[in-house]
Amino acid sequence: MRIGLPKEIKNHEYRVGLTPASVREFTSRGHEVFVQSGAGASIGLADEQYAASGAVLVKDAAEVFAKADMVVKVKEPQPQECAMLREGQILYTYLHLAPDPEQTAALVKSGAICVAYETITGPGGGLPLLAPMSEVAGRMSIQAGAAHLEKSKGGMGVLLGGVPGVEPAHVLVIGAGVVGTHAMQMAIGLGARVTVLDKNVDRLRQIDAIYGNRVKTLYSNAQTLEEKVLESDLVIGGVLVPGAAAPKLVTRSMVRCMKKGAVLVDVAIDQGGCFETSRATTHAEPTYVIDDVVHYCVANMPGAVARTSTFALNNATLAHGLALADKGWKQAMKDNPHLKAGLNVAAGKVTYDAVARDLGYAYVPADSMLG
Ligand SMILES: NC(=O)C1=CN([C@@H]2O[C@H](COP(=O)(O)OP(=O)(O)OC[C@H]3O[C@@H](n4cnc5c(N)ncnc54)[C@H](O)[C@@H]3O)[C@@H](O)[C@H]2O)C=CC1
Ligand SMILES: CC(=O)C(=O)O
Ligand SMILES: [Mg+2]
Repeated sequence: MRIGLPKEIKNHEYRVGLTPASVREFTSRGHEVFVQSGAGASIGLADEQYAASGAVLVKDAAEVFAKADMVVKVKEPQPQECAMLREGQILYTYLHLAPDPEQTAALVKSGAICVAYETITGPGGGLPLLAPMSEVAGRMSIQAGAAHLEKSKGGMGVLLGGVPGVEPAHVLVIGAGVVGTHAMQMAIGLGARVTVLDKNVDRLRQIDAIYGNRVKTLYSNAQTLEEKVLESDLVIGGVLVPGAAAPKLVTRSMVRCMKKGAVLVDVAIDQGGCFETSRATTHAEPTYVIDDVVHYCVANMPGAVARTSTFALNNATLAHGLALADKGWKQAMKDNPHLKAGLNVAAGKVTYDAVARDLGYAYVPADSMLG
């Protein structure tokens, strides 16, 4: 198969879909890989390394898209990339379609086969191609939150861990999944007072068993959520209903009653966000303020630590990428229901039920597309 690797074009996005080592896995199995010149240069992955792995360097994204049977990316395709997709071409990347009607319409129109990293499931449960980026974003959320609590960044001027004789900050983590656990670990490490909310009591049990009284676990309902949001200095949003738009758990009226200079980090923004007041921001302009509360809603947080993130992402995406290339998408998905769960749009149909429901498309099960 002919594999294409374009350079990412989202704001401050320096990750790359394939490392030279991943390219070597494809070329050693007889696949051709076309890499846009400079695709990984800014994170130390030079064109020469790609060439040494057997890739053919091409000058621009248009050539990559034109040559490839499968395009491998990191972030959802931007409008100019959607316009280059063609019928039957495989797109293997994050998509986050439920909160993004424009991108969904463009992918449907393209006729391409669009496989979303974030809905591929794993034999042990969970979302193994989302997990590494959730680990990164969860950890980063506390760094970002701590920085924005500083006065010069609009925050209330509180040090997360306090100092001897002075109270630490209150950190609330909503969602005790991968993002939540990694956020919690960092907040505990910095000495904050940490509360974590989830609807999954088993998950809270596991956290309690590991972290004991270093973290307070609470079942998430509207009342508890409101009480905790109002007493917190930093709130991390890390909930997920796989494939679907995030539930708006923190309302505008709660935000209005929060402490002045408190900080919200809505990691779930890529699925539309779990705060009613959230809108996606970029690394160039990561925050805005509503009712004296700083909102940090960057939809590609791992892009800021692109080298770490690229290697972590490739570790998780490579095996399914190779299966798609070796077998073609239909056979690879017939052989592996976890990969099939990644099919969101195929040949003009929406094949993921939560996306179809949230955006008002007819749902066409992936099985019916596999022949
Ligand atoms: N902004 C960014 O750069 C990034 C964003 N993300 C996003 O972060 C979000 C979380 O991802 P993961 O932690 O991997 O998901 P996960 O599936 O591991 O965890 C989500 C947790 O949310 C809980 N949850 C669902 N509904 C809830 C509710 N109403 N109240 C309380 N808890 C609820 C679930 O029980 C689960 O424990 C996703 O939207 C993901 O796409 C992930 C990586 C980077
Ligand atoms: C998961 C995601 O949205 C990201 O890594 O950018
Ligand atoms: Mg988007």
